[in-house]
Amino acid sequence: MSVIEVRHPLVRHKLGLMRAAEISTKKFRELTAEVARLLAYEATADFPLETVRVECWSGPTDIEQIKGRKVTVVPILRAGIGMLDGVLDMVPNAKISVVGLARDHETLQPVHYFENFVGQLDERCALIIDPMLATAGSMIATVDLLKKRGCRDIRALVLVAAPEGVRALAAAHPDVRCWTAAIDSHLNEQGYIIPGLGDAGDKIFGTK
Ligand SMILES: O=P(O)(O)OC[C@H]1O[C@H](OP(=O)(O)OP(=O)(O)O)[C@H](O)[C@@H]1O
Ligand SMILES: O=c1cc[nH]c(=O)[nH]1
Ligand SMILES: [Mg+2]
Repeated sequence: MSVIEVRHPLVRHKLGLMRAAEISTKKFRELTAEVARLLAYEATADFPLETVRVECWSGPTDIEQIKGRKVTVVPILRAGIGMLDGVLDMVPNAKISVVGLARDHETLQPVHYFENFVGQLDERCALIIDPMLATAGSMIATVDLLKKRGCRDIRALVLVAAPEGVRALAAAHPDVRCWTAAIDSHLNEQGYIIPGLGDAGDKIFGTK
């Protein structure tokens, strides 16, 4: 299964709060960061550990630490920025790469307008962040860009996914795992997820 719906009660509760029609920008931003933090926790659960010996207060002691893991967090502009602080709380040493994509409202195809990747992508785990996986066009385009630069360990974190997007991402990139707080019902004719969250970028940036 390449899309993993996180069933943790905290995730389900917080995502439920985000669905309120009259939610304030402040509350939506706070909950976006909180759910992002929990998704990052889940998505990093298989990071390998190594044992090292340190000088503890009581003498030499073996401790575990994450083994040589280079991470880049990849927010998809704009809305992905809303998840960035939450994910960085969990992986504070990660480098940040940025991809700018905006969906054309008529065709629903992603239009590429910016990219800035950190180096050594072939050695890094990439955590792509974007609140919404609708048709998955934006996510697939971002994975394409990362793979072209040699990145092999690519993971995605989204708040809400549509079944259409889940299928499209699995077909295009079966090796990419995606953690989501919810797989919703369907896309409407305008390509919005139902019930969804509405326009996540507008809600995070206050541009409704
Ligand atoms: O799965 P898809 O069909 O590609 O749709 C999802 C994309 O649409 C939204 O961004 P949008 O294009 O609205 O840009 P914004 O973040 O600047 O608002 C969302 O944040 C995703 O990036
Ligand atoms: O439901 C959706 C689909 C795409 N982008 C959003 O912000 N919301
Ligand atoms: Mg938007």
